[in-house]
Amino acid sequence: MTGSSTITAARSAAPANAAGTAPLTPPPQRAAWRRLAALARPPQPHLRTLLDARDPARAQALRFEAAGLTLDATRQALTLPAWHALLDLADEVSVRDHAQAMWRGAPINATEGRAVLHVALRGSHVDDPPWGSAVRDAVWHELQRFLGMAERLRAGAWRGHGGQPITDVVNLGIGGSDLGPRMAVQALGPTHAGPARVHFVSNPDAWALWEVLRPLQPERTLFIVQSKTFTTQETLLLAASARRWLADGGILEREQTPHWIAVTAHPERAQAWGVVADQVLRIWDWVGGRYSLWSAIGLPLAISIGRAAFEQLLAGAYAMDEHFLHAPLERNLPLALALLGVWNRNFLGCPTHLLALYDARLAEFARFIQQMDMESNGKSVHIDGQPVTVDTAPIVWGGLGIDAQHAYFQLLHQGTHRVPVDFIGVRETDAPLPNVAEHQRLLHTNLLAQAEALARGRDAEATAAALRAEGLDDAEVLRLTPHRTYRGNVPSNILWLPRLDPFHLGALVAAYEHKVFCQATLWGIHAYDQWGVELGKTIARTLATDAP
Ligand SMILES: O=P(O)(O)OC[C@H]1O[C@](O)(CO)[C@@H](O)[C@@H]1O
Repeated sequence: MTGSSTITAARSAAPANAAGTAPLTPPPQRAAWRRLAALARPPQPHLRTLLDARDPARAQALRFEAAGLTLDATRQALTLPAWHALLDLADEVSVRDHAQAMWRGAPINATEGRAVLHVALRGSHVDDPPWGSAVRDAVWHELQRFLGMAERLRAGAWRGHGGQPITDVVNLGIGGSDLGPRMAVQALGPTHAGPARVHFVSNPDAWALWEVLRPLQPERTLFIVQSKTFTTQETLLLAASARRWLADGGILEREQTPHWIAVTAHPERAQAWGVVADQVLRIWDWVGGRYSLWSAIGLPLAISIGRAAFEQLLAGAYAMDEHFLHAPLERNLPLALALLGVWNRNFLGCPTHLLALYDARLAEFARFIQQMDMESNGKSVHIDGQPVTVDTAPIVWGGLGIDAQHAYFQLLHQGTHRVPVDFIGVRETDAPLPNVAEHQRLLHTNLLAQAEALARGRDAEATAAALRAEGLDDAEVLRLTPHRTYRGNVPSNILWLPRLDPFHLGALVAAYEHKVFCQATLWGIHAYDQWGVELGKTIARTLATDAP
């Protein structure tokens, strides 16, 4: 008792946080948080009851639209008063002031003393940006450089050893230097792919590299070494092995210049490694790795989809940024994702969060968001260094929804975990098959069926009636009813993209970025450092000499 009041006293004297906004108040001490805790107390209405009530006010409040995306959150397990209390929480925490501080370039990544300005990467056309004209001009300059390189490669004007055109580009990078471009190339490549094939190697297992290199010709292959720090051992080993592969293929080290591009916040390290200055692209310490898709880290994507499409990706993200910054709290799509996630995590006690993608091109999306969310908000101390007293990031997982239905959805329906889901679907598709509409219909009906089944479930009475209708006798009905009953009451969002094009993919990714930001703000934690991964790296370096 004494201990906790001491902590409280120390906190109330705490200075304003790095954003220069409100002093940090632990979430449970906020009035809205306490109201939410009361509103979450059992008994709660079953989702089936909430949906059957067909309350137009609730339906209206829980539907959102931004940058062409729609969010249907009516299958979240909460009442209107709870939704209003969540909005009060956002207001009390001054989420918007914190966002503006980020936009201004305040050092909100306080443990590293850095600004966090991935939003500037999609705003290099803005006249008088809050992040200042120096940042804007630097972003613009580098954007032109890497889009120019991408266009040269796409035009076949970038020649390898012996004047051979480059036909294959291999991205060497890991984490944020891999997952974003990999996800986006897979999502957009099928409709925009240019002449050069783009490959990704992140894992330092020799097989991972060999599998990619095996069919390639050295004189037609270009490598991009992506590493913000340019110290990541995995990436540097891959690069060294690729350099040797080129040499073994007859291209001496001193002749390899056209085969290497590097992207880093430390150009001097890339040059010392051997990449010529003209082919070193820069990012900045204010770009977090997991938020860097929009920077030169997006080069493999730009090579795959071209300048115009890449600019559309930036435009979509910018449209979402504008929405996030200016839409009223109650209409704000990324904020809604964040608040509903907090409700599920902290008030309904759900430890995980599933992303179910109903478009095969989005197969890598869950892995990408997993890093963005878990590496950002996997924290257990507040920004003032005190231990958190509420749960933070859930475990984020997922994959392609249709496949998952035939794999792990059983647990969602009848297991002991309650797993909130984001269903993500694409309304129109243009895959060149004559019966594409039939494929699309199957995907969409399944998406909706799963959301409904998870929300409503089927109680024992309805199950018994269904079994009787199948012709089973009373004893069988009694025996099977518990096994064939669905608890339901599993909350979900449905996010629709009108099309999977660069603009809407950009908007979707930016929505999740802002969701993560809002949740960090609501929990009072730092989202933009990742010290947790450092210890393992240090120990690995120490052990390196002893490894078999
Ligand atoms: O781009 P780098 O510096 O090679 O880092 C790769 C990844 O490693 C991490 O630092 C984690 O170890 C991520 O945050 C980052 O995206």
